[in-house]
Amino acid sequence: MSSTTWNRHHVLSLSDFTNAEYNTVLQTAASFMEVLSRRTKKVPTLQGQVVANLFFEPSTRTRSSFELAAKRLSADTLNFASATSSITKGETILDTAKTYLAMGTDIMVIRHKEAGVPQAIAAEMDRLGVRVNVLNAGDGQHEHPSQGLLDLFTICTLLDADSPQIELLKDKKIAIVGDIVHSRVARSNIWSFTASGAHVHLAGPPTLLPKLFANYGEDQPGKLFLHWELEPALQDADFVMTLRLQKERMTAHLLPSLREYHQMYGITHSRLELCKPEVKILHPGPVNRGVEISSEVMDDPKFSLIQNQVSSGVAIRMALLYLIGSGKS
Ligand SMILES: N[C@@H](CC(=O)O)C(=O)O
Ligand SMILES: NC(=O)OP(=O)(O)O
Repeated sequence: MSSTTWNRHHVLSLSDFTNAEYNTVLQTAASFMEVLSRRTKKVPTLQGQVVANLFFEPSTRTRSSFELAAKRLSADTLNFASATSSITKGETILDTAKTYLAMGTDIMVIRHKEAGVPQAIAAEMDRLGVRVNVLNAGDGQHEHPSQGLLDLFTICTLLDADSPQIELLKDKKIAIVGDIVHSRVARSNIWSFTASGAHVHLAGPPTLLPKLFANYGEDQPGKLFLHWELEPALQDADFVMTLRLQKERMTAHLLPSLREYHQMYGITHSRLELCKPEVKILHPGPVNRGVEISSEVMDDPKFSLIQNQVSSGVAIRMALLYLIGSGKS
């Protein structure tokens, strides 16, 4: 496993990732994909270490895949869900993290509905001088770095399964469609896709795609384009990332109706005719079928990479746990 270009203690954002770091993660994940294809899918790398999944917001795939990834690396896992925890009795987030620290946790995987919580916990661990690593599993509408990395990995392995590298995306056209403003996935995707030199086209209604997004990725090799109509984003696209409407983060009435939204921005077979014939569709999940994407496209193996994304998630999370955790044992 290559870890020569890895000095990162926490993974909180993709905004300052270098291409060498992206490639280290991609190549490490590719090695773990190979491990996951074996009959015995376990390696002893993190034996004796404790990985705590601290999820203060609901999750299906991120929490389960971090847990499986940790188990495949032979770590011990602790799972926390705030609804059934002592948070309900008034314990603070930092006191919760310190409780897990006192149990000997080595790596904390944190999701919270407020942006900045994983960063705050990482800062507290650093202040205490302990060697705990923090992985951001989604903080508010800020970032979802492991999702951004698994999306990158899914695309790069499609282009070159043996040697996935970020440079493979150079000059590809990638559309990101839907509720951009509330999406932490979109923000992490924008960082990695523009770093690759891809042309990234954002599309959504003006209420969900404010002009300020034009400033994203200004210094990156790839260029970013904004569209309030879907068609120019889909035209000749190589990849389309469609996003769920993040209703839990909408504080105002931002859309006419779900039906109208689907008519204007929903990904359907007829709309895909605008894209390159070999276009592939991604979605981080969970999907609201018939809203951001039709059921037919979602289930169409010719176009949909959604299940590949979930499988890639285990390998990417193994890579992240390995890269930040393997220096300790
Ligand atoms: N699961 C992703 C996307 C979504 O919920 O729509 C996230 O937690 O950000
Ligand atoms: N993609 C993603 O983060 O899914 P979950 O919210 O189910 O973890």
